[in-house]
Amino acid sequence: MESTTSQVTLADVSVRYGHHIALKDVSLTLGQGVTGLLGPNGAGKTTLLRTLATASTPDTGTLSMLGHDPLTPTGRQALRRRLGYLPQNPGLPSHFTAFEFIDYVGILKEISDRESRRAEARRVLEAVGLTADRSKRIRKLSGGMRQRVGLAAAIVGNPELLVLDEPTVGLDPEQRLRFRELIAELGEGRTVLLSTHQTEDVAALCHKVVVLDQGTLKFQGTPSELALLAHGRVWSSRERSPGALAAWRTGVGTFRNIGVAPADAVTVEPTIEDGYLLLLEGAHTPTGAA
Ligand SMILES: Nc1ncnc2c1ncn2[C@@H]1O[C@H](COP(=O)(O)OP(=O)(O)OP(=O)(O)O)[C@@H](O)[C@H]1O
Repeated sequence: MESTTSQVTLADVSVRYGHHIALKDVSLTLGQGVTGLLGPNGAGKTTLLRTLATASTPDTGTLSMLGHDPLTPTGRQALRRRLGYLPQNPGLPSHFTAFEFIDYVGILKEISDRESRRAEARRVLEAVGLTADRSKRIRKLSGGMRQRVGLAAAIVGNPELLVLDEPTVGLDPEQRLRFRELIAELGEGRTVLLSTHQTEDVAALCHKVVVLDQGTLKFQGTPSELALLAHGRVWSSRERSPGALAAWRTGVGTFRNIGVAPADAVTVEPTIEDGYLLLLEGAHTPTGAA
């Protein structure tokens, strides 16, 4: 049985920006492994991640994270020592080399012994595949390499909780595969929350998935349970089905439809994306939708 001190629990958490409610009464439990956080633009994903990363404080609600209460100064401080955060735009110092920057992060994470800190910098740069490029200035690295520097910074000190905001954005397919592998590895024995717009990321590496829409929690469960929401509600046809909640042309020229299938329709196996789109009631169609 998983130790409750590895768990993260939110109860009725709400966050407002002025009159705008970015998170509304969100209750959620995260355990070890990688949980994917899906939601359309403006759903509140970054707000949720910032709250978990102790970068912002909720207006109402309670949190218990790795056995700490981040709403108290001592709980927050203890939690920060066990937490790694990769923000959406980490804003890395371009004139530092990758190694210098990670060494600096080690100082911020209170690794005071110089040799231990350098060993830790070597370890995390190796983990993200940047050993050969560690002496290059960050401004000379590609976008994918910079993402890896950000991830290396997040894992300095071997944190038990990792909060990753769209880590696979802007990566080419090969880099994305490598990143997924890395995150899956990091999820072994750790609690990882990963926000993404890619249902493929969820299928490839998440054991659980959470869906937010307009600040409200719409779903939490396994990726297969999300796909199963669309069971019997996905069908393919030669023409777009007029009654479908969402329909798009596929690569083979037929249309994939989601909604209440007509009586004569032949339904097909649903994917996570189908379940997700159905959950959002077809309000958001996938990229490339006709
Ligand atoms: N600092 C802020 N001040 C005012 N409103 C904000 C602020 N930050 C976010 N919001 C609003 O809160 C809502 C949630 O934003 P958030 O960035 O958490 O969404 P998101 O799901 O991460 O979106 P995206 O997928 O586009 O990154 C949005 O409507 C956004 O405009």
